[in-house]
Amino acid sequence: MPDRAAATAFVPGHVTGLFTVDRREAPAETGSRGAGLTLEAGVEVTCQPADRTTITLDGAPTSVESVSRVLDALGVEATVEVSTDLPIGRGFGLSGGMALGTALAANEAAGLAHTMNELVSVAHVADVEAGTGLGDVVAQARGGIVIRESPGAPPHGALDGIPGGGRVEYLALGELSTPDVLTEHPDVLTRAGTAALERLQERPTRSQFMQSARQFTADVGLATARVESILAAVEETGGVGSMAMLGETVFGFGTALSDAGYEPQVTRVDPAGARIE
Ligand SMILES: Nc1ncnc2c1ncn2[C@@H]1O[C@H](COP(=O)(O)OP(=O)(O)OP(=O)(O)O)[C@@H](O)[C@H]1O
Ligand SMILES: CC(C)(CO)[C@@H](O)C(=O)[O-]
Repeated sequence: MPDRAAATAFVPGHVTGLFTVDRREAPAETGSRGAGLTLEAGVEVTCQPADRTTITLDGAPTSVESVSRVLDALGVEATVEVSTDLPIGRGFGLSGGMALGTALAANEAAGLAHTMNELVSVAHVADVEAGTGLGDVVAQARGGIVIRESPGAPPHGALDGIPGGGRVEYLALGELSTPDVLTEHPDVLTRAGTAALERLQERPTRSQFMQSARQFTADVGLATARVESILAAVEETGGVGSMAMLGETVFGFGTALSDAGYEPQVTRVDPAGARIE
């Protein structure tokens, strides 16, 4: 039998700075309002139709519920190879990124004819149903600094963006379980997220994004002592850092973290969003 075609997609990482939890009956309408940065660091997903689905992450066999759900929804069995320069489970939206990358690459490799909106919707629903994300997929599809004005996949959600991009620094310290936080604290998150988003919409700039994200971090009380001490050190140098939702991760624009004496990882805002390579 001839080799079946393979296709590769790139999806930017997504750091959420502030968000709400907006549950609806339909998963496509469920999601979050909020804002975040998509990153040039991200995930590359290669799909090749196969008799049986297998998933590897940086070469190691694994299982990713959002990815399996995407393949089931598309009716495709495939070999899925994921590679990433970002750490998983630390607030970079990789479950959504892997789901969206699988949707794009499987559509291409299997010769399906779905539109971008349809594939974003399939990946969003998969991430929501897996419990691992609410707003990452729609932001990752768009690229840039993304404001989620209303929740859900296309055609339900509405997005806007803050113009510009630039250097982003981060320190990824540890994991936080997205499903646990979302089920334990939905009301606190939504109250703080709504207030932070309102302030950002009054003045949609990069600097206000960081201020709103920092206020959100303070209001929701998820920062560990390690995160708090880095944020305080950054503030002492006149900078602003915040916590990546949902991971024990600190991020900032420009040289915010290195100015405070840390040795962060460095990336940039991704201008383009998810794409077939
Ligand atoms: N080696 C691994 N380490 C952690 N999770 C893994 C691994 N391999 C597969 N997974 C799966 O990947 C998914 C990671 O989702 P999770 O929401 O925790 O992380 P994330 O998307 O990177 O971060 P966040 O949603 O906080 O931005 C889970 O479904 C988990 O089961
Ligand atoms: C819930 C969430 C913070 C998990 O990464 C993200 O999906 C978001 O911003 O909705």
